[in-house]
Amino acid sequence: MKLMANNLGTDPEMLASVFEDGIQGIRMNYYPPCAEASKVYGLAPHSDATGLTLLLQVNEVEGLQIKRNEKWVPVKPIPASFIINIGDMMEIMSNGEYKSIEHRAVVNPEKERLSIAAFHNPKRCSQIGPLPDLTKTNKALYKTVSFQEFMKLKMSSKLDGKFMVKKLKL
Ligand SMILES: O=C(O)CCC(=O)C(=O)O
Ligand SMILES: [Fe+2]
Repeated sequence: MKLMANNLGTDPEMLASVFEDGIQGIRMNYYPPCAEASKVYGLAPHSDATGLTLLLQVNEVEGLQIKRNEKWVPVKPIPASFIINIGDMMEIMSNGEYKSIEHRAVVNPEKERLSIAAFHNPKRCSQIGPLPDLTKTNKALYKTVSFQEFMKLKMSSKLDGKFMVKKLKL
């Protein structure tokens, strides 16, 4: 977080404090093999609502794909390595300097697949909006909402691309 704040030219302690004692979540995904793999999704296209997500492709079966230049690109599992994904809250707080990554999971016709995602969110009392430092010279590109409001909106929507970023764009 501090490195990211430095890159943004904002106060590292300030950004770190937003995530200190933040809300963390874990999702374990199990994708059984599927003979009709090309016809189904393991997980529909979405960006995570988080600040950052640490993702582990546990049994090293390929399945994660990220969207780059409107194309789906597979991310090969690297043994014992985390993938770090930027989430919507980080995109909004950085006023669009960091972009959340749209991703999906596909299934394999023969092999089961396991992944674990650890979601790192700001603390409950946070406001989710462009950091004040970043809107002194540039205009805010996103609305500011409370963490509660953000999560309520997220939970009431389906996994649908970069829905939250689009919803809060000014
Ligand atoms: O299974 C994967 O590689 C992706 C999991 C994921 O995107 C999620 O749990 O949010
Ligand atoms: Fe995800």
